[in-house]
Amino acid sequence: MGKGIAFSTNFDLFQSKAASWRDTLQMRTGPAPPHFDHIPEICRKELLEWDEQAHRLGETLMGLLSEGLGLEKDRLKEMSCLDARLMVAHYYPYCPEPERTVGIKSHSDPGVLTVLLQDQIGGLQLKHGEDWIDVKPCSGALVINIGDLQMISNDEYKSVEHRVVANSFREPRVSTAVFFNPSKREDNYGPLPELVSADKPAVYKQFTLPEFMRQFFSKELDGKVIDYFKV
Ligand SMILES: O=C(O)CCC(=O)C(=O)O
Ligand SMILES: [Fe+2]
Repeated sequence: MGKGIAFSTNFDLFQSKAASWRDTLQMRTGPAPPHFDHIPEICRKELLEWDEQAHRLGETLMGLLSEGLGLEKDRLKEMSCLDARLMVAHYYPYCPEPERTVGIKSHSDPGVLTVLLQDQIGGLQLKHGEDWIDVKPCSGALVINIGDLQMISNDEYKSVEHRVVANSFREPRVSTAVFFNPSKREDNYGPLPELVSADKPAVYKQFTLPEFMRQFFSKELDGKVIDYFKV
């Protein structure tokens, strides 16, 4: 990711039980966009346009999330939560033995907020109790995920565990997600002081973003990492 853009597949290949049936183009779009020439020409215009639109939507959503916590509209924005953005474009080819693996394993997104667009093939599921519920494709609709950095809300918002089953259809599945993260890598994050009181003590410790990401990548993609940060 040195140039801000990379093709990848299975970052946890040597830790996981089966390879996920997926390839990914990922691009860091904020705080600084990658060098124009490094973005594949075939989708350059589209990726930059999508980032701009998702950024605008992210700002609206972040304002609503702040207000939902009883905070000023710009509280999360001022913490730089819109600034570090990663866009992924996933390609899930037809899998001839879909019962043997998945497209993407169970996880919750590591950031504050995710704006996701899936195509008509389907396969995205979210965990509700012990059950997996289909997130049925709906033309023109976006899926908005709360990420693990909801820890700053002191559990007022909860990240959602999700996965994508292996694609059993004869045509590829495509999705794209923009993850919003804070950009201040040296700052401490944890439950916001306004959300901590004697009645509601901090559920999580303070941590820096590198500490959080180290934990996220320390194991195979499977379930949530936030328990590690519990007080
Ligand atoms: O492809 C999808 O619908 C979901 C992708 C996803 O969960 C992710 O990139 O974190
Ligand atoms: Fe995800």
